[in-house]
Amino acid sequence: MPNVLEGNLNGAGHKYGIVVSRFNDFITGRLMDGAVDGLVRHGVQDGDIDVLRVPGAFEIPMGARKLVARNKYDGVICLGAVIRGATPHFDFVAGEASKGVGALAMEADIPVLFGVLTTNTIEQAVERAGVKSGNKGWETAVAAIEMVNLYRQL
Ligand SMILES: Nc1c(NC[C@H](O)[C@H](O)[C@H](O)CO)[nH]c(=O)[nH]c1=O
Ligand SMILES: CC(=O)[C@@H](O)COP(=O)(O)O
Repeated sequence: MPNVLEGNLNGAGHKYGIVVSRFNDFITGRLMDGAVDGLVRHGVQDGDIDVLRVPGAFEIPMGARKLVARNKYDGVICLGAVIRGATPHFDFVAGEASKGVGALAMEADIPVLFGVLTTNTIEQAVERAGVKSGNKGWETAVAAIEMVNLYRQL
């Protein structure tokens, strides 16, 4: 039998930092509500969750890096919504957000999770913020709990 290492979904005693961008707040606010709900439903205390607001998705990696540097959290959750417009701007903002969070995640000793929507339309974003296709904030929060518990075994 192989030794399988897998994190469970019990968040009791965990501390989380959430960085959430304000741009497209009507979406990111729902992602944040979903993330907090996902954490609390899995045993995380409200008071063990700190939220850092940044202007846009481009600033998410900067905020997340500062949260990691506080050495206070078991995991950091990044939430944002980049919605395609008429120009190539989308590619740069979404690209830097994912590259920045990815690079940080590889360096940090704690899990850093990516809950940034990158959608072609507002409708796609709405659907992923609690309407039709679940809530990506909630999903990212639950994935964070699993990863924290996995890291504890490694
Ligand atoms: N267009 C979107 C942005 N743009 C703003 C940038 O993220 C950034 O705040 C600005 O360029 C200053 O550095 N941000 C989003 O989160 N979502 C977008 O759709
Ligand atoms: C994702 C974006 O940056 C977007 O909101 C910008 O829209 P546009 O390309 O129409 O300026």
